[in-house]
Amino acid sequence: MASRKPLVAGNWKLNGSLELLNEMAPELKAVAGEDVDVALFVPALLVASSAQQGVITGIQTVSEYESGAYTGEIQASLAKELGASFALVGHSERRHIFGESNEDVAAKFAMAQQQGLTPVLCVGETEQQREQNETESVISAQIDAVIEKLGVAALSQSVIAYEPVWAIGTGKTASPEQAQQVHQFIRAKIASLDSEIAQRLLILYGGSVNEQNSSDLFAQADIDGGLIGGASLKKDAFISICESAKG
Ligand SMILES: O=C[C@H](O)COP(=O)(O)O
Repeated sequence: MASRKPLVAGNWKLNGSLELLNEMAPELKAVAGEDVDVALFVPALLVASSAQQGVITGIQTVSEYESGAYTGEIQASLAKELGASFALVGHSERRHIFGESNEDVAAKFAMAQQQGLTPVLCVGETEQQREQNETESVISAQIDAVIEKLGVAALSQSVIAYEPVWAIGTGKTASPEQAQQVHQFIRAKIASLDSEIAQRLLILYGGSVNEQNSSDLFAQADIDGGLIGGASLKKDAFISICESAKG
């Protein structure tokens, strides 16, 4: 079985500051190492500063367009040039607030990869979809849009983040068992197409992860780290979450 190095990534969303970045960067580099990778998805305007300070850096979204007359869009190639390694695609806030469809997300995934960024594909169901037993079909459709566009091989250079929408920023974390069940489903789904890709694929959990619940979540067989929102803005909490991902 392939061993997977855990990844803990902070997603600052539309929060944070240069001051906070300067304060956190040295500590994040110190906690990262052989046992865990630590990354920060900072607001786009902080990507260069974050990367220059040696933090593994991601951009929170990219345009599906390579370049041209698209005012306000974020160019994947420029994020890469400024030092980003990862790009979030399909975060539920992009899907639900900004109306991104599965096809839009697949196009952004493709552009990120084309420009040398590793896409982190966010998937997850709403509370209503969970109650209607649609969790697996919703997540399947979100992943299938990428597979249909690019083939399963594209997933070998990507990360998946399972983030139940009902757990994001609500304080209602999925239990370790609930999360593991979905992670296992995702890995098995991909294994049915390519078992090696599935074994190597990092699948992160996100949704109200904090320093109290992270160890139990990360101890699950198919949970390879986390995508952390609110708690990634608090230095001590985030460092402690990163520590808890170390085997
Ligand atoms: O990308 C991160 C997630 O949306 C989780 O956010 P949260 O940890 O504040 O619930």
